[in-house]
Amino acid sequence: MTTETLSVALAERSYDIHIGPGLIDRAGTLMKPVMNGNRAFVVTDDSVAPLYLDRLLASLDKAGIKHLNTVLPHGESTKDFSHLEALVDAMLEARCERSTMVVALGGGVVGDLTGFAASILQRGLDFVQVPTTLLAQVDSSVGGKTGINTRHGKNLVGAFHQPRLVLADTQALTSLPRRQVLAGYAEVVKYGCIDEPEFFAWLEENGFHVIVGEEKARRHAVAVSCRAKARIVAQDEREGGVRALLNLGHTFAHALEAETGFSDEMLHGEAVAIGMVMAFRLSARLGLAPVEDAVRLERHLAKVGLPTGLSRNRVWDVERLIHHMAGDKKVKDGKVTFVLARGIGQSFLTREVPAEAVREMLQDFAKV
Ligand SMILES: NC(=O)c1ccc[n+]([C@@H]2O[C@H](COP(=O)([O-])OP(=O)(O)OC[C@H]3O[C@@H](n4cnc5c(N)ncnc54)[C@H](O)[C@@H]3O)[C@@H](O)[C@H]2O)c1
Ligand SMILES: O=C(O)C(=O)C[C@@H](O)[C@H](O)[C@H](O)COP(=O)(O)O
Ligand SMILES: [Zn+2]
Repeated sequence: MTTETLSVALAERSYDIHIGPGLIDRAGTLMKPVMNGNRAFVVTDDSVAPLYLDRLLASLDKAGIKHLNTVLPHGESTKDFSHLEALVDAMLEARCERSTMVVALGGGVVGDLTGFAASILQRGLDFVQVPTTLLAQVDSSVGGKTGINTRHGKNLVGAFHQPRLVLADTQALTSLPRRQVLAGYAEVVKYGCIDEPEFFAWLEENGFHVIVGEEKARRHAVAVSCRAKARIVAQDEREGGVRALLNLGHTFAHALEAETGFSDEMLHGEAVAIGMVMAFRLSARLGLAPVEDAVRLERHLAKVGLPTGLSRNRVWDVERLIHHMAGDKKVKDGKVTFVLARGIGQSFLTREVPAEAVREMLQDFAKV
């Protein structure tokens, strides 16, 4: 089976993304050329470890790379200060050196936390992403955003720290529960909505194959997504401008995640699906996008089984959601920067959004 290789063009921080089946077994050989020493420290979680850790370690052995590892509890609540401290401690205990290659084996939680730990340990260790969720393969493993959540909000402490290599083993996705596949699929749809309307149309036709696990469709979706993200990151690594488009739906999503306590009540990808519907509904309400495009997005997300509205199992406090949004990283001079759209594939940034329109849109969603 074929492997596709893309590149993230960032001058001296450039790196390759390999996409295809069986890459975990080749990790050691692929990592060797980007390593300064002969040691690796592998970080994973307790759901991924029984599935893929031994295979990864065997590939390091085969390449003659010495290694130690640590296993974290799975789930979004691991992406916090206490687990960061425990991880940094484990890395120091293991006598990680500046030349030790840190390896993040897992989903976005392991990737974000491990990347951040690597960025601060001894002022910066190199790291490799081995993403094992669809979300991590199409989004979080690429682009160098690392960090943790705090009680003040999502991803509010972190660093830009690019990996040296990304190995997206599409075979690893076969063990992923459907709910997690769908959460990752929301970020795939995001690229279509940002500036690739033909990809959105492809997903309307083929999204089902991506979700049920057809290897060729999955590989295509991962490759198109990584290419889209790499193109934007190469233009604007530290989010001075255009990179904020990758935040489509996220200002709302992060507020929803904060409100649900960064728990599995609402996964990041599920929040992004709802957040994108909110962004399109708001765009339509402001007369910027045709209502038909908001409906089209909602219809596709609902058809594959993603949430498009707020659960009736809790009471949503709109003022609290607005309060969370006010802490967004895209706030400038006290004004939230929104990612809105003129239609599918035509997203843009604006800070000229009347507060009342946002409030009314959220009230519509919160209605019982
Ligand atoms: N840095 C970025 O650019 C970026 C982009 C998007 C999302 N994120 C972050 O990523 C996180 C979400 O990542 P996620 O959706 O991967 O969640 P996750 O890391 O929590 O993984 C989801 C679950 O799947 C399990 N799992 C992972 N791989 C598996 C496999 N192959 N088979 C079976 N189970 C497996 C994990 O143990 C976990 O329980 C959020 O914190 C989000 O903020 C970051
Ligand atoms: O890489 C980016 O840039 C993104 O915005 C990707 C998002 O999917 C991801 O969830 C990111 O962590 C959100 O960015 P943040 O800066 O708002 O934390
Ligand atoms: Zn995201």
